[in-house]
Amino acid sequence: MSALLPVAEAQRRLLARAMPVAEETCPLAETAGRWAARDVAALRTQPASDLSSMDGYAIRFADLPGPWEVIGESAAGHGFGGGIGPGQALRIFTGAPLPPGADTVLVQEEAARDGSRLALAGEGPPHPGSSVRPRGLDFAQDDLLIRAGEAITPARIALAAIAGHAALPVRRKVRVALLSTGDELVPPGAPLGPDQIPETNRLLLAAQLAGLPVELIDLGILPDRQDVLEAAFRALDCDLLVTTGGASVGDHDLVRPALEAAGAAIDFWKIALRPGKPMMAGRLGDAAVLGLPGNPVSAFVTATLFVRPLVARLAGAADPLPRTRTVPLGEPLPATGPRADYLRAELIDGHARAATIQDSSMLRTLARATCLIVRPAGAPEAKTGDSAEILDIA
Ligand SMILES: Nc1nc2c(c(=O)[nH]1)N[C@H]1C(S)=C(S)[C@@H](COP(=O)(O)OP(=O)(O)OC[C@H]3O[C@@H](n4cnc5c(N)ncnc54)[C@H](O)[C@@H]3O)O[C@H]1N2
Ligand code: MOO
Repeated sequence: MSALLPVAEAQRRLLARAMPVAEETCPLAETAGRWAARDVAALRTQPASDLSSMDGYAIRFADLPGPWEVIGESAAGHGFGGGIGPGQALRIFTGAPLPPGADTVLVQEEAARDGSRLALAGEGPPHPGSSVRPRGLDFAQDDLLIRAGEAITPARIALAAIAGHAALPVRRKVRVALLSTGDELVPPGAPLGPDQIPETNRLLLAAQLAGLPVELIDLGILPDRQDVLEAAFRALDCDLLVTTGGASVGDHDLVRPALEAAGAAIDFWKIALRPGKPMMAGRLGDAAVLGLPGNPVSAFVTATLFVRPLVARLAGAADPLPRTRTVPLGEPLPATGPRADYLRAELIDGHARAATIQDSSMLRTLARATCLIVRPAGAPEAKTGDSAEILDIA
């Protein structure tokens, strides 16, 4: 048997081989959760002119301590249209353009006005430029604002809008086909015959992919029959095929032979990971293929570590791997074996505590867990209070 591939190496190989899907231009309102396909530069300077950041009076700092004559008004969207000279001031509002000649804003709380006469009624602005947003404070035209491969976050959508964009270059949605295999599997809610169980993994995976830019193709539940699986694989039309079940070494584990019969090239199979060891990765025509183990928790963990990052990479993400963080352990943990352990755990008062039984069939334990404790392969025993790496899952 070939050696088990370390998780990081498997992730590296998987992502290195993944080519992002084609580019498209997407209206800003539809870009949330996607990744920039190209660098995005500013089409304009922001602010385009010096603006007031407060409601008050535009003045010349040199004229302090006043008094001034108010000669007009500048509001956001309605500039004054002229400048001010010595001893003159302009009523001004937040976001309004500063008139030529003015360099400072006196906030209205520190001003006393009587008709067109304005006097200082407080300490006044501390320095020239007080309460003024100078032209280009945020960015200048042609500045690089979003790099290719960066996530389009809510803030970046707003940034692109104020930079003059109505749409952004992203990748089209990733077409992900999902398929479960197993003679025992019946759609949820359907009557169960002897030895049958409700099927969980297509729902689980679809929900895990819900936040990603995907178009799901449901290939259903297929029986443990190589000819049926092979026919489904031959008819494939997607960017990524994700199967669950039939990935191991039993007589009814037929995903690999069916994939190979359909012409797939298997890149790797079996990872130093618990749960999730028998995951396989390969290619079938233009599509990437991930064959996940059938145990629901194994499917969940491999989807977290491999499917989601691969979908993100196909969607153009430069940095698609999930981030871990470090917390203290709330109880001791035994040494790990040759596989990295991803333990279903809860954070209690900031301390991670693993569930007592870590069987990869146990969905109730998974559903209670808020994180996975990541224990590297070959890690020694850990004591209460030792630092542990966790991956948040809820
Ligand atoms: N002799 C060996 N046996 C097993 C090994 C091994 O190395 N040598 N590996 C074990 C590990 S680790 C895992 S994980 C499982 C994975 O096996 P398969 O991918 O072949 O999964 P199945 O046998 O098809 O199913 C396992 C288990 O999960 C249930 N299942 C499957 N699909 C679904 C689904 N869509 N919804 C709900 N439940 C599902 C299935 O009924 C089985 O109980 O293999 C070990 N065996
Ligand atoms: O790796 Mo299996 O995925 O232990 O349950």
